[in-house]
Amino acid sequence: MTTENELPSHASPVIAPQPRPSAQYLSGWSDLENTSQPPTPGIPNNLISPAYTPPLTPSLPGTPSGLHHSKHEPKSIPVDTSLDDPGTTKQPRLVQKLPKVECLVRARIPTTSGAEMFLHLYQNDSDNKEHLAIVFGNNIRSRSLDEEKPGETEMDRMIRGAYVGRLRPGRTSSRRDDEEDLRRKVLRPDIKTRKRSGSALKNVETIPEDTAVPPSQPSTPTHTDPPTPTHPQDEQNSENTPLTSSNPRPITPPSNPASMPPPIPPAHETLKPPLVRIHSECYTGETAWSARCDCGEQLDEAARLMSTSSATNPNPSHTGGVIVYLRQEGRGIGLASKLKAYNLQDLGNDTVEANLLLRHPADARTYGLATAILQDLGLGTDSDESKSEGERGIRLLTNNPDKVRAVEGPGREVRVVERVAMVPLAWRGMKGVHGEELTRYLETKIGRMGHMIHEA
Ligand SMILES: Nc1nc2c(ncn2[C@@H]2O[C@H](COP(=O)(O)OP(=O)(O)OP(=O)(O)O)[C@@H](O)[C@H]2O)c(=O)[nH]1
Repeated sequence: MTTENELPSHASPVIAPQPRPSAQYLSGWSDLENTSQPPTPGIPNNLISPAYTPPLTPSLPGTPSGLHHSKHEPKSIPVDTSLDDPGTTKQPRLVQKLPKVECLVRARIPTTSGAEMFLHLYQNDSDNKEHLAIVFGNNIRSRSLDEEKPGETEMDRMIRGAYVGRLRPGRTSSRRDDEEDLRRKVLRPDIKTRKRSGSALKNVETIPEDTAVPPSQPSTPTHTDPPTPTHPQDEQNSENTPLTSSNPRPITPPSNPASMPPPIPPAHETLKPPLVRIHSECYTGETAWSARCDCGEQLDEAARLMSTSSATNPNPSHTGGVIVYLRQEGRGIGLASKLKAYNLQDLGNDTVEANLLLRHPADARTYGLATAILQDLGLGTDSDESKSEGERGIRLLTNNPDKVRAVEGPGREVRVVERVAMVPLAWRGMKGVHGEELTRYLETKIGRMGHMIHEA
């Protein structure tokens, strides 16, 4: 443990104390509910980490049975930040004004798990980094991507990803995917195409949403969504013949009834707000196999939940979600400082202390870009009349109480209606990242940063 006298010469002399998170977020944690404890003090006193052991020691006897692994979606906890008392609740750092964001390009990414996602690359007017949105599911579209650009050709639109349906050799229109429409008509002859109202996509022919057939993007190949039926003739044609409505390719439904799609339930049975994860870049945890944190595991788990949510929600038009991937490496301090912080951690400091010793705040992140990207994707807004009340807002995958309010934006542009905890896999009796550094990291998040790493 570093003492005050041993502080590096560049250590910040004054850091504001961190207030405790609101009682609402601490329910269930008796140690943390003890309000007689002082708030986390500032430097240098806060170099002394509170002796705190999370009640749920990973993979050890005593782990509550409720946390044992379940393959289905974890429980959501309703939240309403408008009820937070600003006098007693720690207020997250909110941007004053949302940045402007624009989706420059989108592409389909088949993944090693078999699920498909659409990677959206954003530029913005507040930094020069390429932030990302990883979109799972069929109904989520970027307004800025779909907007018409002056002078662009259909090929330009397809190349930047502003197309409906699926790209294939010979396709000439970004706005109409005849083969996909035909496939759906064959599978659901009652479907009629129409233009979608209220969308940034103009002149696009899509399928009515209430038929529960994805209007604008290819189906995610899950067990509820069989692969596009093919015909030997299709494959021959697709090489050379541009597909037009006057030259439709014959499509036959699969002869095996087992490969037919399951019956589609009425939309009202399955409505739920989309799952959203705001993920901050972590090169070490996502790429360099670090077991100092669970960032890589959280990213994988978020993707798994979004790509397999059809297991609990058989209606393909309501599955999926978005991972907004923000380039805020090291809680916003950058990779170089994070690596220095690791060395300070090896010298006995926790993650908060290490940041402070490097003259950085414990958490230097903001979430305005995430709010703006969610808005661009049409998520979380109260005013979206194309959605029923049950679908509005978002379900946020996080343990971080600050994020819930921060992601909503300065003017509550986005509404978080539920929080879904991300409990480490090892705590749920599954194979997951673990180790003494990770235990310390999680202890610090719970004990000093107010994270709520438990399900309801
Ligand atoms: N400075 C610093 N950053 C770290 C460290 N370990 C992970 N990070 C960064 O922390 C960020 C992830 O934030 P976390 O605090 O783990 O979690 P969170 O995003 O606040 O909360 P969740 O939504 O519950 O995951 C990523 O940007 C990581 O690069 C560390 O030891 N020091």
